[in-house]
Amino acid sequence: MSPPRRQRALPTPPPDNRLAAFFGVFRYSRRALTLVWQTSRWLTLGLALCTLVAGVLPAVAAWLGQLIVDAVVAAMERHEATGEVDWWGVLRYVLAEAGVIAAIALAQRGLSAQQSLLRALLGQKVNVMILEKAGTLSLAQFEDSEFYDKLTRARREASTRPLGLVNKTFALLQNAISLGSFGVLLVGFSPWALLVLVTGALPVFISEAKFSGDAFRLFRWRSPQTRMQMYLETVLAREDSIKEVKLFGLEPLLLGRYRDIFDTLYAEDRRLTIRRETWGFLLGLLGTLAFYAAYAWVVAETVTGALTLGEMTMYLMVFKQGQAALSASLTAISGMYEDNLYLSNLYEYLEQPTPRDAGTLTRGERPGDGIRFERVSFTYPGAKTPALRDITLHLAPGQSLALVGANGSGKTTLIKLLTRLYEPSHGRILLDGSDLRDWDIATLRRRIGVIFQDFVRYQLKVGENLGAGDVAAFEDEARWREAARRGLAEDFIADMPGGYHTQLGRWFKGGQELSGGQWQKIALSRAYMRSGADILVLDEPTAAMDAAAEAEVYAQFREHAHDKMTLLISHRFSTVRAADQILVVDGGEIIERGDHASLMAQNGRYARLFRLQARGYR
Ligand SMILES: Nc1ncnc2c1ncn2[C@@H]1O[C@H](COP(=O)(O)OP(=O)(O)OP(=O)(O)O)[C@@H](O)[C@H]1O
Repeated sequence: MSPPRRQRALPTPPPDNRLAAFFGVFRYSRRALTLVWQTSRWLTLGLALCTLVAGVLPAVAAWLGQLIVDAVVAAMERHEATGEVDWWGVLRYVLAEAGVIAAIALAQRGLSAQQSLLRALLGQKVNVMILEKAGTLSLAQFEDSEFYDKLTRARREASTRPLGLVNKTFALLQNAISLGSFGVLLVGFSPWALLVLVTGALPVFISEAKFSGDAFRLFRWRSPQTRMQMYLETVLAREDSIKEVKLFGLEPLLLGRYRDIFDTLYAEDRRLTIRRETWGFLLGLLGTLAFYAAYAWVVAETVTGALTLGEMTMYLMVFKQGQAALSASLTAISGMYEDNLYLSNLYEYLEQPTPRDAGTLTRGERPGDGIRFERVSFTYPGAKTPALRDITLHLAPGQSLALVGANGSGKTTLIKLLTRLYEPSHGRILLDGSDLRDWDIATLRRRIGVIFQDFVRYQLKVGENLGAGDVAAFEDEARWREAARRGLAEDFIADMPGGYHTQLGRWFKGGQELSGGQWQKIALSRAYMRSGADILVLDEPTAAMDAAAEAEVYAQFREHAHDKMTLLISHRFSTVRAADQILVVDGGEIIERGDHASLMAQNGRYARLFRLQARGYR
């Protein structure tokens, strides 16, 4: 596999837009600062204070350095002339400098301690924001690969970036304060020296900003490949796929694919890193050159007697530290630019429009009318042909309806519309005489108990796997037991080492794996947890169960369902035949409807399939 080279495709903004584009990306700085402030005011204030202290004190230290050297020179002259030594006159400055250096160390420790605490809090806050947002999105958004890329990008990088941005903002402030105070000292020597130092550092800054932009664009383009890598890691290292991977001998093939993706990504990274560092080095030389020119200038002025030895020491220190502070500021600015770019991902994701949930009804217009589909059609987002066409049906309370049809004929899709995971493209669905869209979504979902073909196997306790069916009773043991009894899971749960408190799945210590049929009984019991539900939807609920269990499930079901609306999907005609209404679906359309007897009398598709299956049992 050789994915196309993407490096060359990086678009470059037109020259006149470049500056605007560069400053435009700083728009997230304020939001990141607000986010950090909201995370912890005290830590943010502490950071600001330590930043200020760490910013001002280096200049104070340089100034004290000058006082020390000049005091030493004066003391030496006095000693030569009078033979006396004024120890305190010199040592007090040494003591003061020691104090300043200790204060700088304290401020820096304070900075790093507060940064690491804020990092943890902020990482958690951003992750929670990402997950909370995920909870408000529609199923269609999750099935959209572009959206998934956004989510992956946001999760991978964005939780560390806001703090990075704030740290850099503070580092920039700190260095700017140092620079300002150095500047004050330096202007005493020559304003030109200041200009030389600033000009020397600019080219590195520009190149850093350019390469940060390139790195970000690369990161964005790669998200599909990165996602594929993550997926391959999952397939190769997860217990639910490893069985098949081993049996089919897929490891070398999948690992080869994994390596190929890495090789492509690495080649792109290497090219960018080499270019970035080479340019950084060459342009950095300009800064060094400017620094040494200023150095030579100060030395010359001292030799000719325009500066004292103490002043020379101070200026050299100011130059050295000033240059370090300047390049640190410029690095911070280009880093901020980069963090802003990554944060744009986070906010792009967080600003993803959420589907409107405007419905407020908790009672329908005609209570007791049941479910009606009126000429409902539906096409999946991005699909060319509709998955459902012109579906009309009515299911009254106390009635049961079964859907039969070939794979892919649209049965599950119909249930997804009924549960409002999707909305019809045409037509409408009514519950108790009111459009589903007008119903309060929580009320609607409380009325529906559902078991999907691809139900979730939660790696939680047995009881919690049941409790998931009704969050209000998530920990209610009496309700777990009742649901397990109805879902026929009671017996095997009783045999488990910790009963309802046994951990399920293999991910966590002491976890017990269940058989396919046992998991299905858990899922069925979960649907029964919704005791307030009057609509029961069962999509292939017994496909993995043995024949005796299946017969018992339906006996239970009929007993439980006498006043409810039940919707059943099954490929087994022996279970379908008892339904009040049977719909035969083909290519998204209803082609036959009636009860078992009338459909057999019609002698159409249903009758043919029924006889085919019955013959198989003979
Ligand atoms: N999330 C989706 N996005 C796009 N198309 C989908 C999606 N889910 C299903 N489809 C398509 O919609 C059609 C109907 O699928 P559906 O799952 O409703 O079939 P089904 O009758 O339940 O099949 P089965 O008996 O195999 O469970 C199929 O052609 C399928 O490819």
